Amino acid sequence: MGFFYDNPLVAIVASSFLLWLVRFIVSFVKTRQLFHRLPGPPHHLLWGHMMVAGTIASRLPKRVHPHVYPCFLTKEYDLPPLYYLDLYPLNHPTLVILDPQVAQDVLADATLPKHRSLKDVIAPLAGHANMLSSYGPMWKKWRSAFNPGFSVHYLMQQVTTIVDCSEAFVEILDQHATTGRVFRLEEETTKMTIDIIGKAVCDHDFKALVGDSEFQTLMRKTISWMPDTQSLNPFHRKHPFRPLFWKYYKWRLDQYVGKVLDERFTARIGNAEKKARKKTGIDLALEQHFKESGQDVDSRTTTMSTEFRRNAIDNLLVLLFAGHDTTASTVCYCYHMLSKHPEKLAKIREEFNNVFGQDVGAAAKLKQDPFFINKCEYTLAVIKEVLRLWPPGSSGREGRKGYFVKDPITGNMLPTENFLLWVPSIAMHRDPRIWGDDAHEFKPERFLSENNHKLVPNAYRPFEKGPRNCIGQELALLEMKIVLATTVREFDIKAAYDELDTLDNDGSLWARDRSEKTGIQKCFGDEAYQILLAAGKPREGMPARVMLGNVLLGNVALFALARLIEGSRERVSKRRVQTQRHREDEYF
Ligand code: HEM
Repeated sequence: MGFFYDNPLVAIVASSFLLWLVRFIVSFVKTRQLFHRLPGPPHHLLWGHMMVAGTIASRLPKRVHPHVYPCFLTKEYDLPPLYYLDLYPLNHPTLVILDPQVAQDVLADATLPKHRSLKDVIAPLAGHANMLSSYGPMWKKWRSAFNPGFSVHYLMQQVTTIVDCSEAFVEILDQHATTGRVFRLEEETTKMTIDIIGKAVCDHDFKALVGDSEFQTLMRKTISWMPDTQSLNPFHRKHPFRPLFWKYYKWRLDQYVGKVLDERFTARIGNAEKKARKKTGIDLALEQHFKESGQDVDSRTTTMSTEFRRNAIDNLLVLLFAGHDTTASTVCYCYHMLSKHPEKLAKIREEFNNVFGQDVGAAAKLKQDPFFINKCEYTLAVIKEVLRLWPPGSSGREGRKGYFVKDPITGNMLPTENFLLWVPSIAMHRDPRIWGDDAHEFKPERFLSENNHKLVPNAYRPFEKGPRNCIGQELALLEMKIVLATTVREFDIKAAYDELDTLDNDGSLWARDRSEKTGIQKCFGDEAYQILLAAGKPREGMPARVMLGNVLLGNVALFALARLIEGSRERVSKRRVQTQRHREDEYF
């Protein structure tokens, strides 16, 4: 005892360890009881154990996104569409749901909270009041406040902004085409999606496309400190410095977004009429505030309560986060799948030629008439098919006492209390029982209107369905259609995993992660498999090469020439104005 009195640090460490051990034993026993109480028949219970998962894991890349596991488990052990999975203590006791109707029933129930694993991941970035992980009245309030900002009508007004960002993205691709060097495609698509979501939600330019963006750096840092739930190394899983870094980056993100919010708030006062027409997320948040507090928007004495400000920042952060990460990865997979399937690439290019004409860039046409984008039916089918094969996320709900799901095969009512109710959309999307023997093949034609009747209801859920579906899905689809329309004919973009070594020292988030570079490097026969880093991201940020597309090589050269001439004209006229001003200054 005296030893502990003399060494308080050792005493603290020892007692923390003891506490942790007791907690672990208690929860271990509880989990065992949970599984033992489950009803039969036994084939519905995959007594997961590490052995089963280990067998599958040994055939997959180390860092592959865990949402692919149910695909392989189901196939390997011929599992039914609903089964329990026991991977404790690596993961929460889980009920895997691969039946479309059961998934629909569970996820349409807004009274089931999001699972605590999601809250644990999102809270360090966006607090507890954010609409992604909260539920009940808090979720309802913020969801209803932001809904109008994502209506199709409002989004069509954003087309010019999105086109501007995709034009800046074209310049980045142009530079990569000129240097001919390998680069990480996901890093570049992220710049574009950050700027688009920044303008759509905050009416603010985060300037990721034009240089080093403080906001982008902070987001990437926060994401790099998200918990490593896959590692078997307890130090990785419970990194002692993680809470510190989280707090620090969250504080800086709060400062950044708080400033944007405050500026908007000040600008609104006395400017109500003009601003009232806007429906960006930030304006909607402020409208919510004025509604709640019953204050006069025009009054100089109007104030923002600390609690409202805190919650508004968290909700803006969650929109900014969810609105860039998923879309950036999906854009990469669009290019990847098209480059792997030249016949589909030819088809999408043909559609752009038909819709926008062969001689004019899509950007100019879209600025004239945004509704041209709605004519790109094949493009939408390509994006949908990419999201079927590579959905960046999945959904989980917290089961509860008295809430049962009906097994579609046996009719048994299965308990859910203390279980994660998991709908891994990728496993449902690649299930041959639903999609047929070609489930793993890239066939955008599935989503053309003439084939609509062949789709199994509720089996396609990249954005989830029901009241908690993705608020930003229309924005994401619009954004991706525009980006493809403005780049697919202009460039050939190809993954370059065989040249990955050249990026070893690029200082990116990926270069530092050595753990994923050895062993098996393919999943579903593809090197660009998804890893879990907030959303499902293409491994290593998808190293890629870009070349000017053959189809429009001539046109791009002409555009470049035109831009050059335009640029020099602008410079000449600027110089003239400056000289004129200079003369005027001298005169006065
Ligand atoms: C390819 C792009 C996207 C995909 C695949 C996607 C997917 C999803 C999915 C699956 C959910 C449900 C999550 C759950 O049930 O736990 C969700 C929710 C959400 N998404 Fe997206 N998303 C995308 C783009 C966006 C964009 C652009 C925004 C930005 C505004 C956004 C904001 C949100 C928010 C705020 C929620 C929570 C909604 C709620 O619970 O009421 N997402 N998204």
